[in-house]
Amino acid sequence: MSEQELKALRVRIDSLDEKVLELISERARCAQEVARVKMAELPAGEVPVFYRPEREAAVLKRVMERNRGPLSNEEMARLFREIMSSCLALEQPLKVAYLGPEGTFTQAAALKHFGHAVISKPMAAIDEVFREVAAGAVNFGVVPVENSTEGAVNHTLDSFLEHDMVICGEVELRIHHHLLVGENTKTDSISRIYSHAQSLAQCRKWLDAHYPNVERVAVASNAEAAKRVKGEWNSAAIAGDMAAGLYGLTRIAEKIEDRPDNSTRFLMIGNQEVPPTGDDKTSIIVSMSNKPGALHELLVPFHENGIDLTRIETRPSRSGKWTYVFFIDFVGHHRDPLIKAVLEQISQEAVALKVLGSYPKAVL
Ligand SMILES: O=C(O)C(=O)C[C@]1(C(=O)O)C=C[C@@H](O)C=C1
Repeated sequence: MSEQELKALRVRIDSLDEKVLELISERARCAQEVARVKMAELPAGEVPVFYRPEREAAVLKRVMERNRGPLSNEEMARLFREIMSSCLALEQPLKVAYLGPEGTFTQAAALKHFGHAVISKPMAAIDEVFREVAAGAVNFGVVPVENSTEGAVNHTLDSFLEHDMVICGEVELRIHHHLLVGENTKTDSISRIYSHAQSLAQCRKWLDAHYPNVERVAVASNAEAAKRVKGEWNSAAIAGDMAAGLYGLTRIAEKIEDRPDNSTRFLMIGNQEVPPTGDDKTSIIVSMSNKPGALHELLVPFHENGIDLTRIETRPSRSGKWTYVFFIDFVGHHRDPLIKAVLEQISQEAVALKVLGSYPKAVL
């Protein structure tokens, strides 16, 4: 390509950028107008709801449907995700608590779902994320709920029993783990590997094969593992890209998770109900009495009505009321007439039934 051609193309890009810039600014001004309308419509004493997950899901889906390339649908949606995040920040800067410290996969999930224009607040434990949301210190919280290799995150399920929370979104993240060292680490004398217990479990076979005699130390999070390694010469950490970048660590082995499809699902929790989008999921907690066939009785109405169950977990109850507790996710919204009827049928047999929330299926 000649210098001349390159110059001409860059002139074209500059002129397109100007148009893109003007269009993004126009869109942002529109979002400011939306905020004005939302506030004007409000009955006295009510707080405006600026964040609308159902609308965001619709915008992203539309972008993906209309995209004609060459950028992939995911890439295009990611760009629009960020534009919407910035537009929303003009209406109301969202505060989001997540399971920290900085650099965790949960932070990555929060940014994937809400975009980067949020004020994110790392919390030391899952329960603290719930408490922060309950106290109204933040608008939303982000917590991990299940991993494709390791199963349920029990702390999260148990926290739902203790707090009244509404699930308003989900996001799935591919989890890639790396073996990381600091600049002072002597890589041939590693005697300790730090990581979160779930991550150590997700890399168990790899560790057995490559570091069979090295002590595995479970710490509160992968980011915490990365932080520790920074100052030590004989240890390594298992963590992801964000933690590696944040603590300036070097990858000595990449993608060491035993299963290549290793992924984690995260939930967005708050106190805002999300209207139906036509492509939703619902999470409920049900407790049944301790008698034979209770689980069967619970599942029959779903089966008979052709409702797609996506997950079921059991947890020991925490109080007398919750004898046996089942966490169930299924396709549909609790306001759909069919789902409503099924939930009514179940509640006749159940000791207790609580809808944790209906929310759009993850788009990104
Ligand atoms: O449509 C709205 O209600 C808006 O506030 C606009 C907008 C957007 O930028 O498209 C911004 C934030 C909401 O979460 C959803 C959409």
